[in-house]
Amino acid sequence: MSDHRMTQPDESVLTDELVRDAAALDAADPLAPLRELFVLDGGVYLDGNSLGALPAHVPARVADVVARQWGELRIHSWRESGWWDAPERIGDRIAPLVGAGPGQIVVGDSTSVNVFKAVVAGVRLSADESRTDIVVDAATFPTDGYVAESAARLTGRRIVHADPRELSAALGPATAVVLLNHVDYRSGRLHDLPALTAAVHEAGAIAVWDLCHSAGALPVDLDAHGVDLAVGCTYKYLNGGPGSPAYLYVAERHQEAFESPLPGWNSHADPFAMDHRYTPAGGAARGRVGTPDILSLLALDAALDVWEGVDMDSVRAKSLALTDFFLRCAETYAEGGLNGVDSRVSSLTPVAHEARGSQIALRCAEAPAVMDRLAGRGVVGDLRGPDVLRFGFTPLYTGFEDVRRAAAALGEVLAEVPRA
Ligand SMILES: Cc1ncc(COP(=O)(O)O)c(C=O)c1O
Ligand SMILES: Nc1c(O)cccc1C(=O)C[C@H](N)C(=O)O
Repeated sequence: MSDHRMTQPDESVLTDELVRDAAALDAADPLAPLRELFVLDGGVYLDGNSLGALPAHVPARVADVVARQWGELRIHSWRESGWWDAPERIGDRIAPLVGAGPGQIVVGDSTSVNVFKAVVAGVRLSADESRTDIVVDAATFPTDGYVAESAARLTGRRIVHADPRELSAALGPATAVVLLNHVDYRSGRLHDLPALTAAVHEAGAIAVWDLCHSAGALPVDLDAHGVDLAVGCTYKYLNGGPGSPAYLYVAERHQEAFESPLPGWNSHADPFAMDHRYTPAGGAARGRVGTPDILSLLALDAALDVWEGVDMDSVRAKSLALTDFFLRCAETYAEGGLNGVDSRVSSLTPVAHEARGSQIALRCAEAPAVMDRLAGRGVVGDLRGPDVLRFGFTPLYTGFEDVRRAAAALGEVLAEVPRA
């Protein structure tokens, strides 16, 4: 892009244009009023793909859970405050955000633990000793890879790493389970969930998707695309709070045969019978393990209120507009533009909308110093070492002027930090 800058208009003209366009985009943004629902400061928060911002009403709701439900009702709250059924009830609140019908999602444990449940149960569902392979996204977020390796050792399978873009080469009659990330945590690349799920099924295998970086940022449509099993966290675009519990989706058609490797008493058909023989619960509850983390779970429950009446297609449209605008601003503000021979930064995130999640990852040789200085200017993104600047765009609370200011700050910082 930057190779053509000599023929472009003067820098200040371009900058004025960006200021005007940001204002016009903000004025036309149907999701703009939702920003008021969040606690934000005067900086620019572009790290909602790591920890979502706090919805302003959550502290009072959590205070009620602590002071009244726990403090006054104590043990009665398991029934009277709906604590016992909260994992399935809150799963049903997440369901429409990921295109799942009710009764298929249970909330609890971490994503890592749910990856374990899903991969082992996926091998058991594939029910065929000749299916020896667990295929794992070669660029996966590390925890999925670590857990899948352990699941492979425990089930007597082997791990095969594959680039999701070349998945078909790794698939065949030996494939038991395929574990993929919907959006790559580092590059922000969005993988083609419908086509890849179909390819996995064509090979007779089970598709497990990690939705950490897509749920709440773009439509997922789990049921429509016939996904078998899925997991995701709730502290990124779902704004559930630090360490808020993750979720597990088991498609209804698999629930009867779903065999959890962690069959704790909460997943028993009759937990209070205290039966020494295990009889699994039906439905989503079969994915439970032990006592749910009620305080975090109910903070998440409250946080999900911000989604009332929000349609995921508008979220996706805004997410793409935000990332497009960021790329345009970075092209103007960053020394040498973007992706050119003299550029200080180049985008790892695909330009094509169909291959882009809700973040932009910029490769920059001086990334650690640049991210530090951005933080000093109130622009929060994160560093994925050694050389990636990662910026997440949460459509519910990020505006276009925020995006412009962040890119302008990036330009200033690049001018201060010497080339490596
Ligand atoms: C794609 C992905 N999977 C899993 C995790 C980790 O999940 P947890 O720490 O909740 O187990 C993360 C982020 O932390 C992630 O980005
Ligand atoms: N889960 C996190 C945590 O407990 C501390 C710091 C960061 C995280 C993250 O979520 C990292 C994130 N999954 C990533 O994509 O890099």
